[in-house]
Amino acid sequence: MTDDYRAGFACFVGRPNAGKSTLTNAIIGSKIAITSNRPQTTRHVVRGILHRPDSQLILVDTPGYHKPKNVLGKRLNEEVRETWSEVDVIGLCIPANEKIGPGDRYITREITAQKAKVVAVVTKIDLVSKTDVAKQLMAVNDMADFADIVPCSAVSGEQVDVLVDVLSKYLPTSPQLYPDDMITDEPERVMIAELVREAALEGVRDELPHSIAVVIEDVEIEDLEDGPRTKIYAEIYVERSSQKAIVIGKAGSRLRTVGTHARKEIAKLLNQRVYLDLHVRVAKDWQTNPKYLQRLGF
Ligand SMILES: Nc1nc2c(ncn2[C@@H]2O[C@H](COP(=O)(O)OP(=O)(O)OP(=O)(O)O)[C@@H](O)[C@H]2O)c(=O)[nH]1
Repeated sequence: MTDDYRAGFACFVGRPNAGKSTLTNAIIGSKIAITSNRPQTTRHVVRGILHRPDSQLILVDTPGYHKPKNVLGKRLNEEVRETWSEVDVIGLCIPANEKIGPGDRYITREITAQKAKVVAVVTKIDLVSKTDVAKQLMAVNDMADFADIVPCSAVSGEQVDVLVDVLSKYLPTSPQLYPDDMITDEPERVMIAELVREAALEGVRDELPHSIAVVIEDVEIEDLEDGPRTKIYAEIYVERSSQKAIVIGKAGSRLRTVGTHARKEIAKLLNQRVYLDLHVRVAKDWQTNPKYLQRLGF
């Protein structure tokens, strides 16, 4: 380790759908944050760690910051603010293909008041012409006095390495904070729950926008003759019985598909054979009931 080794925390912020999760995945190179083309799917703070010879960049993936509508919304915003106050660098994501709006300005004011360095990231540059990228860079430059401005595309990979260099530059000199082989310190249960939730939402996002939560009840490792197998018991919570019917599908057909998809993803994550036991339960109005929120891990 060199004397000028740097290590520290960074997070991406920005309006829903700005590309924060996709960028995190592009940097870490493993599916740790859940993405979707629907806003506000990133519920949990997920860390990914990028190890380089001269630095360690620890990415904290925050949920979208938005106007709170209920208890859950308020909790999420508190969580986001807490994250902002703890990181060394904040990457403000602004899509190249959308006009800067009041939401972006609001977030910019909030984060430039933090002690962290703020790097503006113009995302999704693969979607627009070079001229439009240049225009967006200028518009972003007029918004605030950012430490840096980096255009990139998480999908084509263009400039992602430059972004990593820039973010790492603003980390404090520090000893290594995590062991070399660690990619994430997010508890596996949370990641497993996210994979089940993602599978359960697949294809029915319009009907079940934010009404699904998943709790992992139990995880056991079985020692079978032909090797170990992870046995997972998960419960999918919905708010109404009509939603339960959607998740389960005709004669349980949809739930079986959800189980198969989730099991494959979990097996990839754990690098092990997986048995997944899924149950769907109705927890009326869990989003506004503090008792449920606590039980569901919010
Ligand atoms: N073409 C293109 N699409 C992208 C890029 N980055 C993200 N997207 C797409 O934009 C959508 C939103 O991306 P996410 O990474 O989920 O956005 P997010 O900011 O994490 O969204 P929330 O979780 O809602 O806050 C997805 O459909 C992505 O595939 C990019 O660089 N290029």
